[in-house]
Amino acid sequence: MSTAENIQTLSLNYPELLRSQAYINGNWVEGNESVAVFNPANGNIVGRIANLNAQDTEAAVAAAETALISWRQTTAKQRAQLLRRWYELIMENQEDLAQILTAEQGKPLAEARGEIAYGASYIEWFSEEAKRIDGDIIPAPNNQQRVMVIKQGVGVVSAITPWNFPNAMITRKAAPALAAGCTFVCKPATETPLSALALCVLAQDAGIPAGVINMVTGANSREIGGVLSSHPSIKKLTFTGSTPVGKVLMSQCASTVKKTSMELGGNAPFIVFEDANIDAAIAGAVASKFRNAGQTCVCTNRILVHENVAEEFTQKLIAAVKALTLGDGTDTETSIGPMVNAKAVLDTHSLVEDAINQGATLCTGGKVSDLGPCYYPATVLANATPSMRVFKEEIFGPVAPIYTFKTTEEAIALANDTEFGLAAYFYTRDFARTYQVSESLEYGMVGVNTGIISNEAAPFGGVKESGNGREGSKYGLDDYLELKYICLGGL
Ligand SMILES: NC(=O)C1=CN([C@@H]2O[C@H](COP(=O)(O)OP(=O)(O)OC[C@H]3O[C@@H](n4cnc5c(N)ncnc54)[C@H](O)[C@@H]3O)[C@@H](O)[C@H]2O)C=CC1
Ligand SMILES: O=C(O)[C@H](O)CS(=O)(=O)O
Repeated sequence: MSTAENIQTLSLNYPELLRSQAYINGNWVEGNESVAVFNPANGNIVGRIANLNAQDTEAAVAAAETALISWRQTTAKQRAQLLRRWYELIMENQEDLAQILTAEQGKPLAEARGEIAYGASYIEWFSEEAKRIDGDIIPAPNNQQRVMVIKQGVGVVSAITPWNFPNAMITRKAAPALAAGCTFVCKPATETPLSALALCVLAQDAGIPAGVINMVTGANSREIGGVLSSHPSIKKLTFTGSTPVGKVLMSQCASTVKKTSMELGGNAPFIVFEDANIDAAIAGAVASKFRNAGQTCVCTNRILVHENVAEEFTQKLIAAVKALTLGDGTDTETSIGPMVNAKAVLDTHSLVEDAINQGATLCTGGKVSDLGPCYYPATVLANATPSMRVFKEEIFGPVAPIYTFKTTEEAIALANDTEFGLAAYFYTRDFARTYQVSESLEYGMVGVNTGIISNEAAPFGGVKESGNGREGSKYGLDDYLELKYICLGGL
């Protein structure tokens, strides 16, 4: 007897945003088979997407290579206007895009709306930066020559993006690529392709020419990624995801010496010094730790509190966490939605069990929820120690382990005791300590007296095994440009 599949219905103002086909060369393309997209809140099927293969990916690369010829001839102003129009259409359709995003990823609608605006802000930003890709004329060491430097787009760019920000992680790459005169072939996460395809609908509506943006969907990540990291026509790969996958992709890019940008895993310390504003630190810790159910690479992963304020901080954090509501992202009361899938819940719970088995105190949460297999409650662990897995590994879930320290030097040493180096946070009101700690932390980004640091004007990226390259800001274009030195002689 066939089992009726539970279909998630969405009431959209623009129903055509919900696509099942991949987007290649301005066409909507079916695959030999399709892959279901599930709603983590209830297991319903939100849609089915084309399950493409290496051959389809090569067709997308060929389309991007053909489109590059005319795209790189467009003026900076033309590219800026097209990006601006794309930005406007995304904001006009913010509610629909948020509904689609929450349905496939699970985050609360308010966070999804925020992601749409955040993702769009990168397109807005690079529509402006597109017109400011300047070169140099450098005084030559002799009178017979002139030294000129121009910047040109690298060419065809490939991208592989994660499920935790299904909209913003694509726009944060596509916007600078297009602004620089590059064309773009992207494989979105298998779990969350619908947001990516909706962005393509609006790119097409904005008038971005066929072949400039291509979206290759499906579950064949290794096969598709193999083409996107080794095809000779692709000059750069930009990746956001886990460090292990990033390392595989970097090694695959070596065969054709591709440029790479890697936004990888994190293990963010959140240091609360004795002189910190504790209530501000609590607000910052909750915002940084529990955004997207703890599934962001810049989420606080280790909370380090000076021993003299540890009890006050712990009790206030427990109270704040107990006020968070776990539930379906479409419920206006929900502050923490489901995790992306049941495996993520089991992985998170195993980290909690390891900590407790090694002596951590479970203060709240820490039990698999009866709401469904993808739900895990906000959890606080006290008396955590560096021997526990939660200290060494990226939790990527709603778990806040608390450690104590005695001195500033000890806090810095604990914070830097990781192979990761993406984001770090600390709270203090001491001016000298602000400089000392900011400059001593081995991270690409440091938040001082704030737990939320991401915006389009800032260079987002990490050091050590959190990756390389920067996204956003005036620096974000550099990764998509090549410098060309032109020597004018015979003068
Ligand atoms: N640094 C940053 O900005 C971010 C880092 N991350 C990290 O990513 C992890 C969680 O996200 P996930 O999507 O589970 O990461 P993941 O690394 O498993 O997957 C990311 C993307 O890579 C694809 N992929 C997986 N294996 C591949 C392969 N062998 N070849 C080609 N593509 C492959 C996936 O389909 C997905 O599209 C966490 O470690 C998190 O810290 C996630 C988001 C942002
Ligand atoms: O993928 C992520 O985790 C994002 O980069 C985090 S943020 O940019 O939304 O802060």
